[in-house]
Amino acid sequence: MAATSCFSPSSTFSKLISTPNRSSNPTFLPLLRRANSVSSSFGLIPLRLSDGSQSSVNHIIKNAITIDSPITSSSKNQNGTLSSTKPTILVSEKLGNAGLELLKQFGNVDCSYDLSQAELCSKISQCDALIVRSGTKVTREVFEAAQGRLKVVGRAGVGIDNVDLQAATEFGCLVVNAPTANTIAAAEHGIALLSAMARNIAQADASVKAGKWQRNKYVGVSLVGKTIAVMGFGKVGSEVARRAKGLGMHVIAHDPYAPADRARAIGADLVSFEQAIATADFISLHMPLTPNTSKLFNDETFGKMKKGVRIINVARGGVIDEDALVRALDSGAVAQAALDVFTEEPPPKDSKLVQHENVIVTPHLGASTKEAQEGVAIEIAEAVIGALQGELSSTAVNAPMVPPDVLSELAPYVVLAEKLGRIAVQLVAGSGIKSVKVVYQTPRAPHDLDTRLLRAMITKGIIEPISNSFINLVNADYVAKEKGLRISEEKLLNDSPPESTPVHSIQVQIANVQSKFDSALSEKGSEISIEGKVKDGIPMLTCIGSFDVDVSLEGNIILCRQVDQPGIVGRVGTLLGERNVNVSFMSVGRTIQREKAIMAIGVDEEPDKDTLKKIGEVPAVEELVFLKL
Ligand SMILES: NC(=O)c1ccc[n+]([C@@H]2O[C@H](COP(=O)([O-])OP(=O)(O)OC[C@H]3O[C@@H](n4cnc5c(N)ncnc54)[C@H](O)[C@@H]3O)[C@@H](O)[C@H]2O)c1
Ligand SMILES: O=C(O)[C@H](O)COP(=O)(O)O
Repeated sequence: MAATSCFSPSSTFSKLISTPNRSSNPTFLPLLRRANSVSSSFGLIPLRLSDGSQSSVNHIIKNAITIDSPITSSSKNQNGTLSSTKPTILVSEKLGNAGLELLKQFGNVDCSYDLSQAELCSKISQCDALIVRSGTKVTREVFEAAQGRLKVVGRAGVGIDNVDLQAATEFGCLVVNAPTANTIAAAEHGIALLSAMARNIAQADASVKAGKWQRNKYVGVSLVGKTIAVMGFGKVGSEVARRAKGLGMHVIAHDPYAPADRARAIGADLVSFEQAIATADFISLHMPLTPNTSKLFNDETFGKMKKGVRIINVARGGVIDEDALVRALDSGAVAQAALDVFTEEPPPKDSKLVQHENVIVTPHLGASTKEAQEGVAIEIAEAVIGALQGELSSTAVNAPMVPPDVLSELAPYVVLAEKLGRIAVQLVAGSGIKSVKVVYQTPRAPHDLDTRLLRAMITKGIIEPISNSFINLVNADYVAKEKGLRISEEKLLNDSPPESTPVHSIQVQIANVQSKFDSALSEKGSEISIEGKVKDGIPMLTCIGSFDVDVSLEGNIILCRQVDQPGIVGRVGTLLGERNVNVSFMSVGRTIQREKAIMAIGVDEEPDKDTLKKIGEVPAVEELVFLKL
């Protein structure tokens, strides 16, 4: 659907309450999990459930958003014993043993290396998670082939340029990486290449092995006192800078986003791009491959460099225009290059760049130390397992980060938010929903209340009952936009003490629609308006239109508006009882005594249409609606 199109719930009752078939498509709530402090941030905050039991925040939030089945579920097999359905994790490139062991304890691990794209696409619909390194191209085609089952892609390393993040987001698939464990390995490889290039180690080694003794040919250049420009002063770049300082080099760095104090602490000068390339004797590349950095090093930029500059690349091949580099090497503008990464990997056998006598190469070995590979494997295994369990890794690259403390305090409101969304959409009759306004009453200053999670849950509640989309924190905003649904938020200051609760109430308003339950319209009559609160840890519906109610949001609810008079509760209860529909609670809210009242009836079973019709025919009942929560 185009972004400008209108979001149209079906007018039919049954369609409004139906949920898409997601049996092969269980979603998860990505929650934040700090590396190395796995669940320590969770599980400590007990919440009272409506049945009086207690649960952890983690449990509550996961249940609040899990759609059909948890990813690890139990079911009875033919002989009646319980069997566990473990998630399937496809590992498509070599991963360290420690990580594999962790994965095997949690799921079924399929290590299938060197898959063709077609093989990957055919396997992926059987997999809940995919773990890759830089060699697997996780394209849109892969997400399409997954048919909604793939919930997380784990990149066992830093660069995620081989994963189509846009497609992942559209399909609600979380992408996590392992950004820290190979930093030192990559930096050490950069320094190894720098030294090897400066002293012609690779060429001299080949020459000796070929039976030659060419001491005059392989005279090198010294590093001490030379200027090295570190392009991209992130994790690897700053470690390279630190090591280059140790070699007695003058270190300058260019990075539009790096804080100057980090550079200062290492003794590097942050300079402009032009200054860096114009003054450096060595240029070491450490930026990610993005549309902005693609072929950043080209004929023009090589032309601005100091003649005879030496280039090291352990970042991504695509940041260099490789044909331009060959020209620069041929002309002597660039004296030497040391490359670990290539635009195409492996590069073509006849690559002029690889074969160039002034170029030394390694086959993308930057991260390949035993230590780094074990570290990366553990880092990614933990992130993927966490994601499959409903947590969001702190290394998620396509989902907003919600800090653990924010998560803890918002946990009960997550349930409330989704249910309010579900109720609001079921109150709409016929025409399309274009805009939803959410009003949070909060004792906090607006910037102190992070509502992204709540907004995502309201969106989920609104969209899921009436479409095939499934929503999670990863794709909520994207799907809403795609469906032409505008969600605006307002935070109103409430005078309850700030420490008591982060959110006093949440109101969901849907404007410019007709309601199938007129009493849900606000006093002005222009919008459907419902409000909820969390009371003692339990999500409650507290207001419908202009009626105050106090309804626990569980099971299914029949809402009736009637003329307030004795006997109605009994009559409706009898009708339900006769049809074996169990009532879990009843609550009546009225405006003025003996005038209009709203009765909310919690029911365990879904009453059939005839039962609802009979309730509607009870004298004094003016309108009713059945809501599935
Ligand atoms: N060869 C290997 O095996 C290997 C191993 C690890 C990392 N890498 C690659 O090294 C690169 C850096 O990794 P990292 O872990 O340091 O990532 P990082 O995110 O910590 O650092 C990247 C830095 O590049 C900066 N940057 C972005 N655009 C820039 C631009 N136009 N000009 C200058 N700087 C820019 C960012 O601000 C950031 O500080 C990535 O491309 C990664 O994929 C390669
Ligand atoms: O981005 C990275 O982490 C490195 O390029 C390592 O890639 P690899 O996992 O394929 O060795």
